Amino acid sequence: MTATKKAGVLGATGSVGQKFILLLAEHPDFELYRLGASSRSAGKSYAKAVKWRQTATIPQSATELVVVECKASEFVDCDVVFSGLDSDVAGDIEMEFKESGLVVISNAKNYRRAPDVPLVVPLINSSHLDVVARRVKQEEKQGFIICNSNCSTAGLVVPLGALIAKFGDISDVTVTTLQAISGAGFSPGVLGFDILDNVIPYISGEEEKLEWETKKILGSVAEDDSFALRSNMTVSAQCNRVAVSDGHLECVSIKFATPHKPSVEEVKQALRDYVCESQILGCPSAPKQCIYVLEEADRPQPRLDRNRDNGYAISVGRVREDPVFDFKFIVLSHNTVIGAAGSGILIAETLFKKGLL
Ligand SMILES: NC(=O)C1=CN([C@@H]2O[C@H](COP(=O)(O)OP(=O)(O)OC[C@H]3O[C@@H](n4cnc5c(N)ncnc54)[C@H](OP(=O)(O)O)[C@@H]3O)[C@@H](O)[C@H]2O)C=CC1
Ligand SMILES: N[C@@H](CC(=O)OP(=O)(O)O)C(=O)O
Repeated sequence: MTATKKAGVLGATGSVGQKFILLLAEHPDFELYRLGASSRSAGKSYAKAVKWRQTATIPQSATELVVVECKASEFVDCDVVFSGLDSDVAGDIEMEFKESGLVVISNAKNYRRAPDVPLVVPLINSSHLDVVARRVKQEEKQGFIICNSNCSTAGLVVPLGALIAKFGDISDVTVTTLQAISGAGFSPGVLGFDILDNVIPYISGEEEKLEWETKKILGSVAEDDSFALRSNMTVSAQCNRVAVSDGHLECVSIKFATPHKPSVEEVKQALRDYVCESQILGCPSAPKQCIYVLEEADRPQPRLDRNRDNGYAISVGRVREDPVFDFKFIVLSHNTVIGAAGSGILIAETLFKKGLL
């Protein structure tokens, strides 16, 4: 069956861009139609422009596409544009695309805090996309920007949101991350000499993103379509870079607001039972299971668990009581799939299923 929607990818040669290319190849609803990157890459076939770093080979549907510069005029035929642009350039380019009437789903941080921009992790707060429905009904063919989150935030908010839905407010969260090097991108990315036999206890801006984005994603949508932060939750983050290729591991502790604490088994069952909207809608890329709760004492591990449900699922392990908070557990998510490109695609699939693309 031929795909019905034309997709553009900005930053197509980058770490996230390459994942978009892989995940969109053979997609039932979206056709890889236009690939954008810098002037360094423009004019070349994709196969010649990209330094391909994926284990799978470059999809046939991408190899001969000629890379263009990221100008809205090159993408006017696209029904949706996925952005994996470097944040240094994403701001102006994505705004030009929006003002040209294009729909941009962005991995870049530039507009995540904008009051009129939905910040969405599709496994947990796809309801925030409803503002798009209202806008599309008001003004046909208007452009808009939707952001997905920082890749570590994506792994954190899914179990938090599932537990809030079941047991009520979580007042306090601490998270310590061990983040894969692909999170830093390829240009220039993390230097081998810096990370080999090492851990770098600093990722610029990362802790502030986790601490703030979590509250917008788990917050609410007001009558006027503005987004209210979850005010009764405090998040404290410490972020580290480790010598892992893909997959962000996070050590999480939580404290419930309610004095009536669930048991460890009830927490595990709530995570297992959690079902998200994209599963209900039947989105092609939706994970079979949103959250896998692992019982082995030493799991999840990035190399063994990051590709669960093609990298769209979240793995949680070591759920146990916390003597300082209430509970602690380990979360693993694939930073360039559900943490980036996959989230963008699942957002687009959700909009498509709702007739909004
Ligand atoms: N890596 C990850 O796990 C995640 C990354 N993100 C975010 O996604 C975005 C992309 O990250 P990542 O893929 O890692 O970055 P990379 O550095 O790997 O890729 C950057 C991309 O941007 C393009 N680019 C750079 N300058 C320009 C320009 N002037 N005009 C047009 N295109 C340009 C590059 O093209 P060229 O090759 O021609 O230079 C390349 O395709 C970033 O904003 C990042 O913060 C978000 C979540 C997770
Ligand atoms: N900063 C993350 C990748 C990411 O999500 O970036 P940003 O929040 O700027 O989109 C990392 O280095 O692993």
